Amino acid sequence: MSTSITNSRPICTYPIPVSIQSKLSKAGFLTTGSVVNLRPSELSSSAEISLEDAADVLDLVRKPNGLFLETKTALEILREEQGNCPIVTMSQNIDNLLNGGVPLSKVTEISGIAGVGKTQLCLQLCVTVQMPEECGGLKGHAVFIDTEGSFNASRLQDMSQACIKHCRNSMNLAAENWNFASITENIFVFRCKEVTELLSCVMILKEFLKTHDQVKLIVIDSLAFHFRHDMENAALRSRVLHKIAAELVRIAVELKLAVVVTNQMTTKFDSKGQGHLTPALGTSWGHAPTFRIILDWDPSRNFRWATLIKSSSLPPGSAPYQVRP
Ligand SMILES: Nc1ncnc2c1ncn2[C@@H]1O[C@H](COP(=O)(O)OP(=O)(O)OP(=O)(O)O)[C@@H](O)[C@H]1O
Repeated sequence: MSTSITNSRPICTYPIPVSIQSKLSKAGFLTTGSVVNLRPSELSSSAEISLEDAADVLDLVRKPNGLFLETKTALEILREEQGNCPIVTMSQNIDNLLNGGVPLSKVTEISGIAGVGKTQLCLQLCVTVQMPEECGGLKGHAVFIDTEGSFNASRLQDMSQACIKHCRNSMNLAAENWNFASITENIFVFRCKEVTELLSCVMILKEFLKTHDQVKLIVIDSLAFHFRHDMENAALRSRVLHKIAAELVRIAVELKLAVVVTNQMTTKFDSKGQGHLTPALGTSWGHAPTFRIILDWDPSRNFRWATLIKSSSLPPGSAPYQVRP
């Protein structure tokens, strides 16, 4: 494609948020050529947009392959989806609910009240994603982004030992093929103590994954934690959350890996003033995950169940599960 055609491409044909598009247009930036040679600081002050937004716009218009949105045929997508084995959870019921397990190329949200078992499920997935292929695993690695200090290495050890035992017993897997040392070496833990650390961690993930291409699972436990505690400015909160959501979806789709985020519950009041527990982070965030699961727990009966509340391909449903020693 010639430079003159590229430079004359209207800015409005790029996937840039409408609010920024309108400021660019008001400031006279109508084509690629009008912005492509500017510095972020120049674009930011001329168009009265933030430095961060200016940098995003310039990244987009300078991308050699980002000029037009990528297309694939439905057949290609179907073949890709059929070739992707999901990550088993070690709960037959939850796997059935999800048609085999947690899918690759998608963002899956797990919500629930404190103590219901969200972290347990995430740790379990960090182990099962590593199971050898002959045991139904992906032989992949995992990234665990810990915002609450919930990552628990000794619990991981228990789960790993149980999973290794299961593979050896059921598949006659040789001991040297898979062991606890290799499991722990292949889980990369990031500890994010505040929302800015979480944002920068998510934004550098793609770079990290270039040198860790066996990663098949990214966990954020929990996504909600810092947003509920650190951020009172609602507009800023929603912008940062939107940026994280967009990056997570991009990573899941482009790198064909599973992204799992946990979310907390909040009380929402209906028109009659009755309170209902619902996943936190608002309706806008709710569009980002392809699958949304709520974990519930009745401690008096020690009964736990998982409910699939959103999926573009599976019917809603509920299934009991257990957290075992
Ligand atoms: N070794 C274990 N054996 C059996 N059950 C366990 C074991 N360790 C933790 N649990 C159970 O797991 C539950 C805690 O799960 P988890 O830490 O995943 O909760 P959570 O949903 O992530 O909570 P939070 O939102 O507070 O982080 C508790 O009910 C606890 O009894």
